[in-house]
Amino acid sequence: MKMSSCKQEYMIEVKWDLLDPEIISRQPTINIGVIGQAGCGKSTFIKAICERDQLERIATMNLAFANAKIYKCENDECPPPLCYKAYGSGKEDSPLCELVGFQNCRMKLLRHVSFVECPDDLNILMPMLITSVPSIQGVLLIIDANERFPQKQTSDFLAALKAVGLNHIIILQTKVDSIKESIAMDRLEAIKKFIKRRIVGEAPVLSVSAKCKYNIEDVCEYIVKNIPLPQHLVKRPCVSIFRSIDVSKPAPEIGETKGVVFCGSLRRGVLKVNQMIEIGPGIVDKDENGEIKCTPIYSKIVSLYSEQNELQYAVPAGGLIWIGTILDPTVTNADSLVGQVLGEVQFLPSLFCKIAVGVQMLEERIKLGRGEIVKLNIHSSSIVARVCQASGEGGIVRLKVKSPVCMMQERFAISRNVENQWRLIAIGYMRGGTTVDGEKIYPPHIRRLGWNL
Ligand SMILES: Nc1nc2c(ncn2[C@@H]2O[C@H](COP(=O)(O)OP(=O)(O)OP(=O)(O)O)[C@@H](O)[C@H]2O)c(=O)[nH]1
Repeated sequence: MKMSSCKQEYMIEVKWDLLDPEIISRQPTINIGVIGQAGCGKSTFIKAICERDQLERIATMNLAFANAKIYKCENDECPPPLCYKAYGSGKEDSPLCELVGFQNCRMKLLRHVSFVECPDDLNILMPMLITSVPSIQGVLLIIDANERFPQKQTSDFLAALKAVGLNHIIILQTKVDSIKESIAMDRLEAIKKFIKRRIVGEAPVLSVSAKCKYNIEDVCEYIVKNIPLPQHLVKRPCVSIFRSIDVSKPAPEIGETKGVVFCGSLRRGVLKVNQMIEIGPGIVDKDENGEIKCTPIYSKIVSLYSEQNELQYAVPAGGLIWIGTILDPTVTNADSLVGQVLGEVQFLPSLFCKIAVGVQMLEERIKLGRGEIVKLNIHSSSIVARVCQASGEGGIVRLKVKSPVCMMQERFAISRNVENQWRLIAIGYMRGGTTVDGEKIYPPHIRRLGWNL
């Protein structure tokens, strides 16, 4: 790790190299979303490239994860794309090349990737993309070769990716083993033409078969060359909790009780074993006056895992991280802390009860109305809020959240209830707010609005 110093409150002194062999040997440092309509072959492709029988599914988030290491033969004469190869996350760092004629050559680990299988329902996918970018650096858009092309969903997915600013896309025509070569070629040409019209710049279009492991090397080469590594600002650690699991035994004997294990995604910063942590909002309750009271939860990290790899520290953009703690399981019921934020003691983002947000409506003619109830998707949490003030200068809106939310300046999804279904209507950008302690953190342009903050 390289050290440098920074002054801002949320910055700390650690900068890391996302290609450092010591890091990518054990943990992914790049997240790639896998998108496509139901049954197009998303999970089969991820299983093939990650050498996994099953993906790690997070049912509450409609997401599934698996990690792969991508290598390249160190012999320059080994021909591309076959000089590239993907293995599971547990593979050694410099295995021998498998290509005939190069079997004495070592391969170099270039990337450790976390593949995230995304939901195919646009109503779930869009909020997820809005809150996950920039945690997702690129996308594999899967198109089933058996289906006639273009399909409406392909246009919808491309529009969604454009709306959230995800530009690094690789298109995969899958299942090419299951149709005649001439049909596959015709459809491939149709996909290429369509993509050229829809995407500014070139997005590679590749034919693959996950079942026959055909052309996976090509995908590896394009991932290495086309999807850039994330640019992380160096900040205090912040984890979105996806799951909290009590791993204590049914009848633990003294000394045998294990604490709660958290599973989540490290959005920024570095977490270390033995570090003291705080979880916010923690236990949310009402005091004797009926006012909301939040009691943060404190604990210590005793282990960190990325799939089966044990870590001494974890860096962001690394898929799912499992965080073992000494937290007494009786403090929380299973999964009751889902949606909360885990970080360094005293350095969690502020806890807001009212927030001022810049709003980008997805359709111009739609407006938010005063008093309206909306749903906010903020990372792994979903919170109901009421619009207290609408249509401020520059599209600023003020919202009162039903339960306190731990957040920094970030973007999130805003949905409206239409006929008993939450429909995404806007992207929100956090600009300031009032904390549960009554502190008003608003930039000057919001103070100037003259609202009763
Ligand atoms: N012949 C062939 N079949 C494939 C290939 N990839 C996937 N399939 C089959 O396509 C079907 C759907 O594959 P999945 O990987 O479950 O598709 P998915 O997109 O993850 O599906 P959902 O999770 O339901 O959205 C399964 O029966 C797979 O066996 C392939 O490369 N070749």
